[in-house]
Amino acid sequence: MTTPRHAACAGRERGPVPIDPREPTARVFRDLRTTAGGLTSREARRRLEVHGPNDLPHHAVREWPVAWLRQLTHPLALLLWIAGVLAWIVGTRELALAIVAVILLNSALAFWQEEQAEQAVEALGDYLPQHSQVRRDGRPTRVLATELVPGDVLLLGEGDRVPADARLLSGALEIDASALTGESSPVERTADLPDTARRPVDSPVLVFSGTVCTGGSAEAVVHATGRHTELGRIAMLSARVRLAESPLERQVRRVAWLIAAVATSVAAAFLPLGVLAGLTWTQAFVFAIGLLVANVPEGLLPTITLSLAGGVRSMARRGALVKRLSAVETLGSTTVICTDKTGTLTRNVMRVLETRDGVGAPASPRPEFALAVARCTTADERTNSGDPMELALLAFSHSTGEGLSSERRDAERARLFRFDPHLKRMTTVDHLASRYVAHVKGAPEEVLPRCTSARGAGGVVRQLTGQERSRLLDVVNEMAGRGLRVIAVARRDFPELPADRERAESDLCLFGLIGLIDPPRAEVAAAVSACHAAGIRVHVVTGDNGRTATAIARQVGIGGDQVVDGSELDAMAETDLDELLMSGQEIVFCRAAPESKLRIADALHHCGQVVAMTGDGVNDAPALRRADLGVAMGASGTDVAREAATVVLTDDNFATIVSGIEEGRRVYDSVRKFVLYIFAHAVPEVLPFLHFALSGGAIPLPLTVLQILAIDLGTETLPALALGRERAEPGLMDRPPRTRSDSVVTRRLLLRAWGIMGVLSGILVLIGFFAVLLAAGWRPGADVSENAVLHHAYLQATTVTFLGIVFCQIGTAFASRTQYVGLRDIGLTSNKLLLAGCAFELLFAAAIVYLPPLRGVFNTAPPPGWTYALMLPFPVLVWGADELYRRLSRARTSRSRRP
Ligand SMILES: Nc1ncnc2c1ncn2[C@@H]1O[C@H](COP(=O)(O)OP(=O)(O)OP(=O)(O)O)[C@@H](O)[C@H]1O
Repeated sequence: MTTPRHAACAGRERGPVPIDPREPTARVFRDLRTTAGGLTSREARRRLEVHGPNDLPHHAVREWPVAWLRQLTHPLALLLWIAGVLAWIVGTRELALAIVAVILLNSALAFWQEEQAEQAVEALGDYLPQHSQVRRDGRPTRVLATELVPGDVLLLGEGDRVPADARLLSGALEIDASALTGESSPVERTADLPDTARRPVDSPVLVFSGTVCTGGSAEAVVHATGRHTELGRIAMLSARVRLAESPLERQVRRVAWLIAAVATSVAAAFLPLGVLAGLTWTQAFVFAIGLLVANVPEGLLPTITLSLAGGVRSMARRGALVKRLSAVETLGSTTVICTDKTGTLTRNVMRVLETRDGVGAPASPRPEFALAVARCTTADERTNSGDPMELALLAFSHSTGEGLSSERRDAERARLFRFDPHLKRMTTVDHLASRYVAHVKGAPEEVLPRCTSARGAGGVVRQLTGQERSRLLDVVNEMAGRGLRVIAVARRDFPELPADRERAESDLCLFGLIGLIDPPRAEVAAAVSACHAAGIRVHVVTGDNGRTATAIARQVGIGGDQVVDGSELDAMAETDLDELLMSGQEIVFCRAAPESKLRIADALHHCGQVVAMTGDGVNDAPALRRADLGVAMGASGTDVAREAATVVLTDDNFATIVSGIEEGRRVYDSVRKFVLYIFAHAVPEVLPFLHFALSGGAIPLPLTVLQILAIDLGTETLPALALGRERAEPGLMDRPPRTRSDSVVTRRLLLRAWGIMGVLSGILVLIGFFAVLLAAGWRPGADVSENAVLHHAYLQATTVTFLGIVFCQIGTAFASRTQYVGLRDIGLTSNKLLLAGCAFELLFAAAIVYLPPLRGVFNTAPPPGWTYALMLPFPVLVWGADELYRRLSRARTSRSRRP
């Protein structure tokens, strides 16, 4: 008879052989045709062919018609639709059709840009493949998680993401199954518990893909991979990076809306005003449509998304994988970095530099000391896996000729008390001959108080006196002061297995001290000084000794003005911590428990700082989530930390965070640049309409609505995109970070866009327009309609307005390239994309003016040759006016800063 459990699995597609993983292990092995020793590589390769790779489809294919439709019904597009409908109603059908064409084109461009952004973020997964530890050919081997097959024996440990559905064979795990079940508290999974659960997800012997292991270690046999896993079955996406809207995008969206609202109300208000001034209703409507179209910043939002995505791409190339678009921007506004020491500031390549005996005298280690080091570890030198410090200790023990194979070590081990970051020590108990031997290693502050005796010269054991203890502490301080990580090693023998950790770690005999060196990474000092120049403070938060940490911090240029011990931090009141963090000092938080990071992140956040916090362990996850920017170590970090973080460093390097900050600042600046550029055209586009309206039609319309569209959505698009790719201005990292309240659209930006470049461009193009009309003998009120003598001159005049704006916008583009320095400092031709964009802009304008079919559509006529002589200086004038303004305001700022 089939039990309910069987029914739960029966009938579900599980690849070629449907199996019930909750059967006794012998049956599971038989069904999966495997053993506790795992598969052979050949068999695994063959099964990979049959079952396919162990992954889920990256993302549900985006329904492109839906995505495009979203662009077509985007609120700003809706405004253009209204303009189109109005144009149709008042009988200007060509204009209406042109507006529709523009909406279609614009939405296609926006759709393409979003696709690009999506792809940039999607591609990140490829940079950071997940690996898993399995038993293949009887040996522990690291394989790509995508290459796992049913029958593989997985070795799971703390911090691992469970890569496939598996049945536990031995050991016990604490599992965070929230991704699968939504339950936030971790659950226990143990190989030999009776399985009475109704649902497979509640079974104590099963673990599922997508969940993470927050503690313990176990072996498990894989029974389902890829789409056949529970995760695949419920079609959930595991760690899909999301394209959430960033604060920057939100901000710009608000501004775009504000402008659109202003444009609409101005258009509505001018409608009666135009009629009062003597326009016909049709003319007034055309005018209103013009105002609307000129002011709706159509291309702005998709261009920002694309620019952020560009940032994501280039950060990935520099080793920082950003999981959310918004992180690009947050990185740029970072004010404080809280960094780990080992591996981030240092190379994490440890080496034993010196050893002391149990009374602190320099001595080469005795055999039992070297063996104790080899036993008290979980690292595996065969696969070179495990904690780099332990690997260094293993190498050291081998170098003394007293090494021990990992197999023998594991076979003789009776008990393991894992390294605990709170206790800062670990202990193993081995069954040797007829006794049990506990070996303890850890931070001297933790191990020494548990020692009652010590081994001195010649291996003589003696009681530890108070004097000897304080001498030992002096030795530890002296070693730590040289930047060494100091580890104390001790032992105790028991006639039977000690009952608990407390007993195993009491009444110990100190073997000695080991000093390990882990030199700072070469590039960190420069990165730290870049941070200082950029107004960013760096605190170190480490579990290590204060002196060691301060020595390393100082070696790389971090102030280390104050050292705060973990217990001091715990005792500190909130307000004192806030005060300390805001004192402008750089602090070394030493002997810190993982929770301390959360507290520090919280306090900094409370003080209005933008915090980037690094972390690698399971316990770091809450702090990584809480910080504005959680930064996980890709190479050495646990899967849990990587999940929780927003940025993953592929090389674990502190310098990469600084590169990320630089890139974030560049992207933010670029966004400002094209916002400035796009805003600047509004004035020269609106001014001609105002002349027309306020003169009651005595001045003919200097620019047609179609010509506005040709500028906004034709000539201007490529230069705007090119500005989004502008390189960083010199001095980018010499500025203080921007504050949280800083807006992308500032008063200064509006002054430059509208007040300086906009007004000047408006005046210049109107000069051009009137010059052509007046030269042809036009006087206010003269007839310029289709059959009038002056009609051709009128067409030429509007063409000059159109071309004038194009010329002025080239000046604006070059002016927008810099905010803090002159154009000379970055070089006129350094943005090749912009040069190409401007060339396109001119060609497109020339096509509109000289190609007969386009001339008909856009109502243009080739202007007299002398008008080019008039317009040629426009770009230089516009750029020059802005450059002059910036130079003056720079001079004013530096004068006001001078004491
Ligand atoms: N595997 C281990 N076995 C025993 N003791 C250890 C082990 N790893 C670290 N320790 C001790 O615990 C202390 C804290 O280590 P931990 O790994 O928690 O620090 P951390 O915060 O990761 O340090 P860092 O900032 O340098 O990366 C170390 O200084 C060392 O004395």
